[in-house]
Amino acid sequence: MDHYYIVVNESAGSGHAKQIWQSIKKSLITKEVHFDAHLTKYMGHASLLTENYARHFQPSKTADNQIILVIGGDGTLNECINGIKNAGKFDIPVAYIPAGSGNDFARGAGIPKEPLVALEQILNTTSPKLLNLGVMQELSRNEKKYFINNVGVGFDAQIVSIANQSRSKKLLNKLHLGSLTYLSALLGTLSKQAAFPVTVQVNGQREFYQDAFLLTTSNHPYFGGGVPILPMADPAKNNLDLIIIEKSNILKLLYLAILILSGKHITQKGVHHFTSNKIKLSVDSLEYGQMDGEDLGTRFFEIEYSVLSYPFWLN
Ligand SMILES: Nc1ncnc2c1ncn2[C@@H]1O[C@H](COP(=O)(O)OP(=O)(O)OP(=O)(O)O)[C@@H](O)[C@H]1O
Repeated sequence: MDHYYIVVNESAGSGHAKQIWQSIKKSLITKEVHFDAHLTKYMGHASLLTENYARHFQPSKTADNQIILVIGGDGTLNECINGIKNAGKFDIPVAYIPAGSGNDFARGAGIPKEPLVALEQILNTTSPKLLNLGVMQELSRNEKKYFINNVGVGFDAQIVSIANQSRSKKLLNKLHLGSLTYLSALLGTLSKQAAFPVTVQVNGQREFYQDAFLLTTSNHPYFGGGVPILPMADPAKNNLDLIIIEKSNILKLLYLAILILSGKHITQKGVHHFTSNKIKLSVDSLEYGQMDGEDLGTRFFEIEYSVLSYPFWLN
């Protein structure tokens, strides 16, 4: 029988993940599924749990599958993947039940948003499916990190940073109104984010943009909880997609935001799009960064992106 090593972040989705876990647990017990479950206690714990599990992992001698099942938001899934890759031994198949606020990876990978439907699909899966991870190598830090969604420098990253530091975030999360934190951070950042210069090396071209505003490299179409910023991106395709939006007046930026909903923003003046399995970015002003919705702080960025396939337990 298959065995599931489960990592749950009950605080994901403004605490909604706790109820999701209760209903999943009940269903697993009823179906007599073999599992052991671990609740995360702090930021970074999901990564430690999976790293420790992966270090001591022994492939089953029988035909049984051993699967890591992650229940939480995009941040929890990111931590788990990085934990497994840090252990550097086996790419253990990862199943995922979305229980966060944004759940962009589930949307991009076609995982059902209804937790019990997602669970049913996991239990009916018989072999892993390869999807891509984004790989971010920070050349100045000699550091490699893996992302499931996107890495942003500039506008989106500043929103993440301001929302995370917001004093009202805890209260709004308690009231299950966490997305209001992001809305108010977004409105504040529209005027605060200054233009910055970036050099891009991709597909043998070298491009320079003096007035970048948003710089997002993505593994699938969605960011910010379902906004199809890069509609052509596909985690089953051996490429990442990069969008650069240049700074403009607020009216033009709001117009672009409306166009994003129909995917027509890509061809607009001041919007640049690249697809490749290797992208290099160089930003030498101090800018905010975010990876899968987690704040990277402010720094200069010298990044090389690539892709790597990973076995996900889904069909
Ligand atoms: N027990 C815990 N208490 C508080 N925070 C935790 C705990 N366990 C993990 N965390 C942190 O919770 C944060 C939010 O998790 P996650 O990103 O999975 O959910 P989310 O933000 O609601 O969803 P999404 O990223 O899909 O919008 C992460 O930074 C994670 O490290």
